[in-house]
Amino acid sequence: MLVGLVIGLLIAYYLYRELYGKRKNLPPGPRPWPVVGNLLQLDQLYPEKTLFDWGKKYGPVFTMWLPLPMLVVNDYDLMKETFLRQGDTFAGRPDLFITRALLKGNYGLFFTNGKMWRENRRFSLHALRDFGIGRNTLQPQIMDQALQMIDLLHNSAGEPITLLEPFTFGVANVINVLAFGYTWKVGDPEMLRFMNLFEEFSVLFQHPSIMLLESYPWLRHFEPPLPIGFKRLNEVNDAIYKFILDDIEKHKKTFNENEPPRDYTDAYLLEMRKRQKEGEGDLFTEWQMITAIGDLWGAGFATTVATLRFAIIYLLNNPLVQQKLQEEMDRVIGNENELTMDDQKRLPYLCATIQEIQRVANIIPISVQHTVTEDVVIGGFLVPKDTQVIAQTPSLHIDEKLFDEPEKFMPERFIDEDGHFVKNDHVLPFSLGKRACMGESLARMELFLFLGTLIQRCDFRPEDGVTPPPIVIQPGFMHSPVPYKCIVLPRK
Ligand code: HEM
Repeated sequence: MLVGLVIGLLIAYYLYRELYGKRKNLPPGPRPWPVVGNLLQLDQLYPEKTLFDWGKKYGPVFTMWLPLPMLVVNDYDLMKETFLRQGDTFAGRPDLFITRALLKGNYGLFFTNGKMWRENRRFSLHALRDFGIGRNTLQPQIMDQALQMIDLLHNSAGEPITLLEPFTFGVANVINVLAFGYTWKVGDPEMLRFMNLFEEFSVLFQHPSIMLLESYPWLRHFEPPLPIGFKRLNEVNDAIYKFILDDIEKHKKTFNENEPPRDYTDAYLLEMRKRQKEGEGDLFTEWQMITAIGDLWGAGFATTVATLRFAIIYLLNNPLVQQKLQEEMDRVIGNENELTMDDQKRLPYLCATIQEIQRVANIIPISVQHTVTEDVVIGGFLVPKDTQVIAQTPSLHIDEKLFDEPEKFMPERFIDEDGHFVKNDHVLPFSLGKRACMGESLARMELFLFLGTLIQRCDFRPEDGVTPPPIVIQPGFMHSPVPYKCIVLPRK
């Protein structure tokens, strides 16, 4: 009897704490379920739609539990007031179990914090700029990859193909040339091994059980029998870092600190030596370099490939858009000349199409978590330091108040009466504020040069010539289309 009463009281206390106690000082939001929070209430394919609906119900800032509490800023003006105007306060990253486990602490570029993050981000942006990002000197290397991509596509000789291999090849080589100064040849077994590791990492990392580990890290001790994937995730992660370390070791043998750096690895080695002399060696260590290069790969590879694959599936489903793009390309560039970044002004329809693809594809459906670095008021609520908060930019992309018929793919919405491209402030695929994507300029170069060259030199048709593949999303943290096939014909 007494034991029953005690158990009853414990359960009542647990439910009170889960359902009310933890929430009482935070902005309102959907009621979390015990253990899993709001995880199971999210639309499994389009979680951004659930967040958008919750925003309508609970206001410009609300709390959701995944299963840790996270504040969602769902309104453009509030995003500007917080993430932009108070950039430093909103530039923290959470201290997560999973990153501590995989990165052996908060290292790299993505999940690091404070001085380590600021100095490494600043250094990396400078280094990448020196290698041509945002200055167009990287252009010949991207174009070289674009033309090899076209060869691969033309070699398909009208047979149905998935676009995964050529797109992976081109995008991976651009990152590799920046990080390590060399490119892979088609079919290189080392490249295939690296790409397979990345693919496996992405599948394991996106499994919902990994999210549960965040609140219940002890669950990892029950694998097996629990199918969490944590052990394999660690193995794959170690194999990726080993790969990067091997390249760094090769660099060390040929590195000459009196010569200009050949790539990001050289630049980092140089910076490490400089900082060691200045007594700041702990900010630029070998492990920090490995994890930073891992983050350039992790953040820059799958995102760009997924966007390109979305681009083509949208064109297959909207043949008139493909036709208009080809007409613009033929009129402005012709079919022999190579595209350059300076052509952006002369290709408004291509620019509008890229912006529209990034809006509809919404490839990061739930924005990446930040934390607040001090107590702060958000939308009238006092929020304590270290609370997780996201600027839910994907909600803007599907808001009918900002975009007429947002579910429709219409590049024309970004062309003004005079036929000029209009950059829209509400399309924010790279997020905003101090933590916004570090590779935005590179990604924009790749999307413009790759997609433009694809349009110029290829005609994309449905597999049977008539029925376009349905646009179906693979569930996960990152949207990408499920593999589809199409026919690629050379354009004369
Ligand atoms: C279409 C392609 C891409 C998209 C849509 C994209 C989007 C994003 C987003 C949404 C974030 C999180 C921003 C935040 O936390 O507020 C991010 C961060 C980041 N991205 Fe990208 N990204 C792309 C390509 C790239 C490329 C090509 C690179 C570099 C090679 C890159 C490197 C990074 C890094 C290092 C961060 C972490 C920045 C930090 O925490 O300071 N991204 N990206």
